[in-house]
Amino acid sequence: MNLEVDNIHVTLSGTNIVKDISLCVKSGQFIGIIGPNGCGKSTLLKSIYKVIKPKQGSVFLDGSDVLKSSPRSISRKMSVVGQFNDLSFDFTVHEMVMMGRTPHKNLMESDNKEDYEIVDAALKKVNLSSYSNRSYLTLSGGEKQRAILARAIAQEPKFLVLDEPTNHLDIKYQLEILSIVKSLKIGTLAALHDLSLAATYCDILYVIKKGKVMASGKPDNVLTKELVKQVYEIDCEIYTNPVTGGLAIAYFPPVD
Ligand SMILES: Nc1ncnc2c1ncn2[C@@H]1O[C@H](COP(=O)(O)OP(=O)(O)OP(=O)(O)O)[C@@H](O)[C@H]1O
Repeated sequence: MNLEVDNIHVTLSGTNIVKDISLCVKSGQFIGIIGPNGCGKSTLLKSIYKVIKPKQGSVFLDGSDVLKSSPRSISRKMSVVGQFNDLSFDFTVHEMVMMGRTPHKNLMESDNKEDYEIVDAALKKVNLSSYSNRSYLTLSGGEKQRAILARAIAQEPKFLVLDEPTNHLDIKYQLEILSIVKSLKIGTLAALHDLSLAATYCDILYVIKKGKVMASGKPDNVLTKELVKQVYEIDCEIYTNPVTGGLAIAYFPPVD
């Protein structure tokens, strides 16, 4: 399922936050959005999953006009893992993950055997099977993040949007979450902060500064020390990790 985002402009409280951004995610691709705090990553993603109405532009998911479609019809195809995932009520982890089935059900339709199997499989995938009956609100930040991913997986999406999905996670779970997402083999658009992880997992990166795309392409081509300096205002050295063979970045703290 392909996502086509064209010429998106978002204005909030009179300020232009997203300025003419276009991007494309082909089926099975993992596309990363990187850029400094406040550059507009979340705003762009929210305009794609219909929480914010863009001033201009279009979003098409597999030919369907996302901005003109009902939230329900989009949620049958697209799952979202946002940055802030707190619930106001005390659901169990199982109940919370079962909410991922809602877009596929009619009003008043009860959960069936297949729903239970899908939820159990999703909990297993994120290593939370033994947390099924725990209160969601008592989970740690990292456990909550994995439960939210399980809910997104239970939704059986054809496309996934992730807004900093590795927030709160220790390194094991950062790697695990991104590996799980990659293993789904569906189109994924993710805002990420860690440039090394972005280089490892993403097929294509879009680099944003002040609401504009500064560069895009394969991580090896895009991530240069000049670009990091230009976008993040920090000196670094980029090299090939001798152990993994992947791209590695050494940052130099600013000196007075
Ligand atoms: N409702 C709003 N009204 C005015 N400005 C807003 C509003 N919502 C967000 N902004 C501003 O838009 C800018 C972009 O915010 P956004 O959350 O998209 O950035 P981000 O790149 O996701 O940042 P971070 O990496 O810190 O999560 C920020 O300066 C933010 O303060």
